[in-house]
Amino acid sequence: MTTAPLRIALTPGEPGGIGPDLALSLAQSDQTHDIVAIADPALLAERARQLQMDVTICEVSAQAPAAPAPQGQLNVLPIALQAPAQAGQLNPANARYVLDTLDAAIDGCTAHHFDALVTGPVHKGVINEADIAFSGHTEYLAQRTDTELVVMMLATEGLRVALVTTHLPLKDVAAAITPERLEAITRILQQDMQRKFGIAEPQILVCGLNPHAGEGGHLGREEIEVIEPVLERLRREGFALNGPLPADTLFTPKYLQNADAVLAMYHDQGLPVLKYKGFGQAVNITLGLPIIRTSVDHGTALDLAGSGRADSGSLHTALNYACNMAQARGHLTNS
Ligand SMILES: NC(=O)C1=CN([C@@H]2O[C@H](COP(=O)(O)OP(=O)(O)OC[C@H]3O[C@@H](n4cnc5c(N)ncnc54)[C@H](O)[C@@H]3O)[C@@H](O)[C@H]2O)C=CC1
Ligand SMILES: NCC(=O)COP(=O)(O)O
Repeated sequence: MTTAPLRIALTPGEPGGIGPDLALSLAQSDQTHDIVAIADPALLAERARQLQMDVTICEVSAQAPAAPAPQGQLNVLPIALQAPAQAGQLNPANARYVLDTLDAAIDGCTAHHFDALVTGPVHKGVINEADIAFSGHTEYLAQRTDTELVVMMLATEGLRVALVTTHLPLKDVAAAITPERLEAITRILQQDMQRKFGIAEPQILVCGLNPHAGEGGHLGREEIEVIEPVLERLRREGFALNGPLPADTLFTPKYLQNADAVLAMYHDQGLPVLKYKGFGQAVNITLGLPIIRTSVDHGTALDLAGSGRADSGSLHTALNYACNMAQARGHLTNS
């Protein structure tokens, strides 16, 4: 069965990082779908020259029909840099440019000019240095789409990890895990596992917050006072939730073999395990958004920008997930 080509917005992100290199690498083969890089064409042309890649930059408009690029061509929706960009170097003057590319992509998705958004890595620090409060795409997308709450989930072969809290200092994590937040996050995870991944009764493992899941209250009381009551309430509605489990032993085959997703309490509880298993082949998905958004699993890798040594595995995973999710959504809409 052949399906109509999709149109996917790709934001290469930080212009000094590896995002432009990865976008250009797509021109190494014919595309099945129309992947439109939202970026400065001159930046891409200069990076292609640096990488000794022969790529034709084809400027397109937001509203153009889907036209997959042949080998050697990259379709680009032009957004101008604010200042010259060099591989490996950050410049706060381009923070606005990075957000402009994201805004164009989000607007294009909400106007249905694009079927999904795939983001390359941005540098959170340099955007803040430009006096723009920014903690990550996840939070920015929620704000820009008027979505109260979204969930960050990373996935690789055999493991999905969703997070109750995302980009905040460790000292603020415990207070952020309120019953309301935990319940709402768990509901979004359950719903998107059903709707986006077709899993009718998702089996979800839930981490405790404290070592040994609080050791019966002797190493912290959040499990007793917050996590267990929420899980119990949701179990009564039919949610298949196992936890709160000690995070150090939850990530073992005995538990993972029958699980569809793990719900971790904070960023560095869940993501190091995910990245140990699948760094370079994993995808970051924002659940709960009105648009489809996936992303690479890595950062800006300034040390590799312009070197030709950046691995595009995660970009391909992110594109595959975005296309599959967009096709599944189209299928649901048409049925
Ligand atoms: N999706 C996003 O926008 C993300 C952005 N970041 C941002 O990236 C910046 C740098 O973060 P780091 O912690 O240094 O992580 P990083 O992922 O940029 O780099 C960590 C290590 O992995 C290597 N690496 C990363 N991507 C690679 C690739 N595609 N191929 C080969 N090697 C690769 C780098 O060379 C470095 O040694 C930070 O500002 C962070 O906020 C981090 C993660 C995700
Ligand atoms: N560690 C994942 C990460 O930082 C990506 O965050 P986001 O920019 O996708 O919100």
